[in-house]
Amino acid sequence: MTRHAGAAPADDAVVCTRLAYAFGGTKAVDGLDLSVRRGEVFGLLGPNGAGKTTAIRCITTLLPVPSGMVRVFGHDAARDRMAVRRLLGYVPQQLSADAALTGRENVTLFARVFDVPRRERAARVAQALAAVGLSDAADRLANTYSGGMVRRLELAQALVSAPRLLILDEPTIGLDPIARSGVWEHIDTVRAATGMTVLVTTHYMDEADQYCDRVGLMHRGRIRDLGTPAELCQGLGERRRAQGAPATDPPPTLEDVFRDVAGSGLDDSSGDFRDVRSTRRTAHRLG
Ligand SMILES: Nc1ncnc2c1ncn2[C@@H]1O[C@H](COP(=O)(O)OP(=O)(O)OP(=O)(O)O)[C@@H](O)[C@H]1O
Repeated sequence: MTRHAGAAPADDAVVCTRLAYAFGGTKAVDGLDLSVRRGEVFGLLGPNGAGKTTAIRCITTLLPVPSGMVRVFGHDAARDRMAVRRLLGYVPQQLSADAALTGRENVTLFARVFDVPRRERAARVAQALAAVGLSDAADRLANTYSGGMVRRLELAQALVSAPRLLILDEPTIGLDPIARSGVWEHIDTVRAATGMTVLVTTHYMDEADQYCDRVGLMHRGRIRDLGTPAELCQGLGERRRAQGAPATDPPPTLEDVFRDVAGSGLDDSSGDFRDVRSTRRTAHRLG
């Protein structure tokens, strides 16, 4: 059931229409309809195996678009890959910082890869490091950084090209609560300063609730519900009351909404939020 696939104005930052991607017989993304508005922080939520990373890889052009359509600021991701790549910064789940380089060297490497003009490079690298609060640690080797600092360094790498769309795949998984809020505060500050659009995947309902303007609940390859966190919670409260739940029941949380949407489909084979928290794909980071 897709409640709000939503009309997708042509000038949205990201538009996916009936996007599908299969690995052999596994339908990782199965008819995804999604639109991310310019300037918003959009959270793609879902348990292990929901298809979030596969969808993100299609949007970033790292995977082809075998079926359906993906547009980024109007550019077709299947036909105009370079135009799409020029517009986005991507922080993948997997390690992208080099332990043997300093923070500044890591970001400089990305500035070169993304063709930041040579004469602007040093200033842009310093600016990106400052934006994530790493100016003081910039000349230390990355292997002396904490997990939260590494994540912020990866954020600086993605920001140095001044992307219009920042895509983050599980930016805070495995971090302690203070480091998690540190990462989000930096994302928020940069977004406010630049107006960039942010598309983020997360398992953490509390983060989505606090930091995302809108969220799409993804399960088995598709968006099952979409709206602001408050709209989604309110909608479930109303459905429950219509089914006879007492008005004194506590208001539903985003996790309640997800469980309602996914229903019995949220089983062992598709993963659960507890499983998710104990499986840290990127646990083995810089050592
Ligand atoms: N390279 C691959 N080869 C085969 N199957 C894959 C591959 N990558 C993903 N899959 C499968 O596709 C489905 C969707 O996986 P995907 O990683 O997109 O989900 P996800 O929502 O990002 O999950 P997670 O939270 O665990 O990262 C899963 O069933 C997964 O096992």
